[in-house]
Amino acid sequence: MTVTQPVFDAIVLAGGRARRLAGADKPAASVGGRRLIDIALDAVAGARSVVVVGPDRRLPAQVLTAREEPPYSGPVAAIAAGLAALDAAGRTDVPVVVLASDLPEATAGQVAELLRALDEDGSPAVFASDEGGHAQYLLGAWTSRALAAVRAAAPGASVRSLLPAGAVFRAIAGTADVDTPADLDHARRRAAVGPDPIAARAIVRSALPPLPAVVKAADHTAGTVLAAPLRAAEPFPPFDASAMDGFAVAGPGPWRLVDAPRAAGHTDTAALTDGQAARIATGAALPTGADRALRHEETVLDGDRLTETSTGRDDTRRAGSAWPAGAALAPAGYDADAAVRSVARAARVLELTVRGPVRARLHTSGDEVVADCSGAQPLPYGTIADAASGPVTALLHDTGVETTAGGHLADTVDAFRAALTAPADLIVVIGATGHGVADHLRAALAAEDAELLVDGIRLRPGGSLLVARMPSGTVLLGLGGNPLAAVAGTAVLVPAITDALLGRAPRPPELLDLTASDELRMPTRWRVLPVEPDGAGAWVATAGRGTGHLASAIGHRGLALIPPTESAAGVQRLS
Ligand SMILES: Nc1nc2c(c(=O)[nH]1)N[C@H]1C(S)=C(S)[C@@H](COP(=O)(O)OP(=O)(O)OC[C@H]3O[C@@H](n4cnc5c(N)ncnc54)[C@H](O)[C@@H]3O)O[C@H]1N2
Ligand code: MOO
Repeated sequence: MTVTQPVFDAIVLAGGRARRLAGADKPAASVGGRRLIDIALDAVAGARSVVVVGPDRRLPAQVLTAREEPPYSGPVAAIAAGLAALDAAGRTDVPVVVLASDLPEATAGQVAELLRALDEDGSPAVFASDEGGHAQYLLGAWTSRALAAVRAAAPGASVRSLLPAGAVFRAIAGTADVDTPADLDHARRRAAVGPDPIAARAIVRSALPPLPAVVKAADHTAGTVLAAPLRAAEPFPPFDASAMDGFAVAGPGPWRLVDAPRAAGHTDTAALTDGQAARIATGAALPTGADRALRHEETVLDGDRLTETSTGRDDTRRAGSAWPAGAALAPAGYDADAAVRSVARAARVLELTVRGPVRARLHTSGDEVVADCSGAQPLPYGTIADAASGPVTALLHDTGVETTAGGHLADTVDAFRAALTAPADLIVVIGATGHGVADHLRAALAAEDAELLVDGIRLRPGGSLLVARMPSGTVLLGLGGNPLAAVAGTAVLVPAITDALLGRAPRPPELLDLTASDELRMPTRWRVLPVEPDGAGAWVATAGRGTGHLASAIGHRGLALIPPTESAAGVQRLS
């Protein structure tokens, strides 16, 4: 966990009789090669102190242990026993994460999100809820104030009955628990194919630290995110200006029109005295002595005598009326986009503190792929043209990533190692993510001591992707070589990678109304398909014609991420 997060303690509930699992020791059951208890402990690895409540079992030495009294008397008694152990260790002053050890997809990212929400909302407790809105009370972060009720509770009370007023629920992916043998099977099958795209994004967001903040000329911040708020150097407007073509007037009317018209951008006209008016253009500074501006539509000019037809109308845009000097105009975490650059100019802010842009290098790979095939000569038998780097480059560019072509990698470990160690914020490799004889990316990652963050996701196509972090901090995204797979992987994960690297504030997904989406869903996998508006507010998706080419994307304006039938989540627009 490299992102700073608040200090917290944790209570892991590892008792319970697992009646529906025929009394098996549920926390000792393994999913994806880890015991459920270890999955829970990994999720709270960032805690100051951890108490495991339950029967004796093999645990890391630094973990405190406790047992509820009497044994098997339920989660409230178990949480109370955990609290007593924390109290005895003098740990009473920070939030406590309480989680069950039957959550096969629990991650440090989920815990970080709960703590972040607790901190942001100032609520007494934050709990996870699944995509269907069902609360998961045994994955929550509690303030010490909220835990007072648990300490005082009757044994046998439900956790739910002890929820503090103002408790918040946060939709978090991957919070299903394991109660039955079927749940365990399901969890094991899911673990074998990796996390779903939403969980993979959460892993990436919580594991990748932001790039360092830099100061840049405000006009040259395309692809960057504010690392400090944009504050006005000057008020806006900077002077009292007429907002309309009309007259500047001094004192009460009627007025006598003087021949001193005030054009925008000029300030060389004489001052007005009470009873005088002068023509003024939109955007011109009010002349000295004028009180206000009036649009000509609401005046009558009779000879040189001016009267108003409305009462007291003021068409002056007053200095500082949009913002005063020093005003916060955009918070850190927002894109330094064209609107931010425009406001920075208006507020006379010449430099911005930002992160980014993300600098990526894109490589193709595979000895059968011919990267430079622009000539007319026939390709040798057994080789094909690179058809993936073009659309991947375009998507990276749309996501604000500055991309350079890194060239083609021969199918040797050394070629991959050289590519992985050359400097970049992000290295994207198309192909070689598999376990085949010609796939050397994994061997190169292992040789360079990379940390594998994501190894395959539940996505079709594109699920064979990899995300890793090199010891240098460079992020590696390995994409399935088929062009549609490479595009799908890019569209699903690159925004999460750039969010993390740029410290971008989380944004809600853009949801699509997809016609007949059920037919296009798979039972457990998420899909990426090309989509096009139907002209009546909804979108239609086109099922693939294989992933080896992009023919199904022709004539489509976007790509959509379509959840599996098992999921209540909505269809997200990706590009
Ligand atoms: N035993 C298994 N084999 C494969 C599986 C599997 O689950 N079990 N999954 C298949 C799928 S789906 C994909 S996608 C690929 C992913 O593997 P790699 O990332 O190692 O990709 P490659 O083997 O290098 O290439 C796959 C395919 O794409 C063609 N390709 C590669 N680069 C380009 C390019 N720049 N332009 C056009 N086409 C490209 C390449 O020739 C291969 O045909 O693994 C499958 N195998
Ligand atoms: O997942 Mo492959 O990534 O379907 O073409």
